[in-house]
Amino acid sequence: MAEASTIVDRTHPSAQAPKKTTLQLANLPPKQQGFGAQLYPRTPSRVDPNNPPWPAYRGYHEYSFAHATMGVRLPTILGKAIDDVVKTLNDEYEEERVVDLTECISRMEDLMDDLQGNSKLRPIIDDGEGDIPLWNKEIARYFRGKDFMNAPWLFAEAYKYRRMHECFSLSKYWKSYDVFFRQKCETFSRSGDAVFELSTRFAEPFRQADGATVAEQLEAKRLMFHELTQICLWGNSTDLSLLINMTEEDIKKLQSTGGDHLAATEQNILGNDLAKIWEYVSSDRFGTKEKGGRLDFVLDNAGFELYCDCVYADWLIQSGLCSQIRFHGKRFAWFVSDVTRQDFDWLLNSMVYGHRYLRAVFPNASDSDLASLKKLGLRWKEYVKKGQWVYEQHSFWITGYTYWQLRDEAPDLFIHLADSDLVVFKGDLNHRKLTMDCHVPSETPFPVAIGPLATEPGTPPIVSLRTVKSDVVCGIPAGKADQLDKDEPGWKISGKYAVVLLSEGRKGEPIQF
Ligand SMILES: O=P(O)(O)OC[C@@]1(O)O[C@H](CO)[C@@H](O)[C@@H]1O
Repeated sequence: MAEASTIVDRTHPSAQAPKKTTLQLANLPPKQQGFGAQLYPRTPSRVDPNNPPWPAYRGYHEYSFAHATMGVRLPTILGKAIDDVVKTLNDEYEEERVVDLTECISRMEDLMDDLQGNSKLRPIIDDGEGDIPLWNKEIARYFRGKDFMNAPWLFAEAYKYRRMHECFSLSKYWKSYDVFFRQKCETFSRSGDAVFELSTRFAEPFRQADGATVAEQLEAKRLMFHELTQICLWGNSTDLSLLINMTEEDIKKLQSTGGDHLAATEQNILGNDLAKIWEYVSSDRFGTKEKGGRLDFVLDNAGFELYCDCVYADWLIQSGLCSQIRFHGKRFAWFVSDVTRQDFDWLLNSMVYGHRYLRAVFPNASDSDLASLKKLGLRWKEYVKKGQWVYEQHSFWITGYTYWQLRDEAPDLFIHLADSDLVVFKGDLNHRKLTMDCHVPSETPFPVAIGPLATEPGTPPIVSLRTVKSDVVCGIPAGKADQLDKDEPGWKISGKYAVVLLSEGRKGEPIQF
């Protein structure tokens, strides 16, 4: 045991840190000015899910879409989901299954109470899914004691959808029930004009004009790339959760795929890197000399949007630009209309085998329209068979983490994506996850706003194809957001504006963990 006299006396004046230490140094370089432009308010190492680089949007921010979503949209969506399950229940006759489904409805009602009563976020009950540890670790570490309204909107909203899955995953017979499946099929069938407009143009494989020079061929490809990228972009406008108040006419207008309409809508792309993206995908850096590149889609909505993604993916293969497309979807029903494997299979199978169904839902379609859809579907299924199209569903996509945490929380996925030549993130929610859904100044360059996914060694080139449907906006010219705030106060949630943004990444550099 130490002698009493050797114990350090922390109160003695000699134990205090000196007030000021002055160094006499004469050889340091002179002080400079001008640091800090476009730096994060927080250094990346201090960013965490509850502390994005700029302040997060939270449900209690009354001025934001977060408030409207948490207070009105989510309860409405949950209410409709309950209606859907009741419909299924009415068709069921086996007692055990009926009782089991009734319990799912009770859990949904509890969730409704939690949501409307602004309860604290509890851990997700272990239902055997692979994402549980990720969820509960994140809740414990960053959101203990937080409730639906004061947690960052992005997390609280994702959490609500995970809780909705829990209502079913704890059951015996209804584990993979998708409350949105009916709605997703309906959006496809409500989009008849645009569906056949595309199928009749693309059913015949892509061919260059006879006798075209190399330069003409390249220009033809460039133009096609330009238009199809926009079709893929605007296919996202018809998001189901926003369709609640839309007439069929409105939807048709949004989905119009005619050339003139596209030229006009390009003016609504506020941050537009299309030319840069073409420059990259048509260069030697994309893929190898012998074969085209690998492109990954991080998917958003099923139904019409997925169909547009597939039309685009088809052309990317046909044109030789890509040799492989990997589609990343969700493992189970997630935000209202997000793609699951079931949706992906449903689309391809209905196109090929759903003749009777298609006839019923598209009563105005001609035989030739339906045949064009089948031809397209057959080709797409062939891609799947040959491995040119691959569908994947990593657990990370259905967690509450944003993509600022992708590398640390899902290193295997990061390594996998690093092999891609281009990762295309579709839609608003993916954009929110890329940017951590915070008050980033709107003129901030996209690569700055997505942080580590642009700056870490090995990050692949990334594109965000997003129609703007919520508050976060980056990568647009200075002053544009202020002007729109004045002229069109609802511009951030209308889906009328979009961004097509590129981060070049650091592909090929050794990944470090
Ligand atoms: O991701 P998407 O389909 O383009 O848009 C989805 C959306 O309507 O719902 C999300 C969640 O509320 C919001 O990010 C956005 O407003």
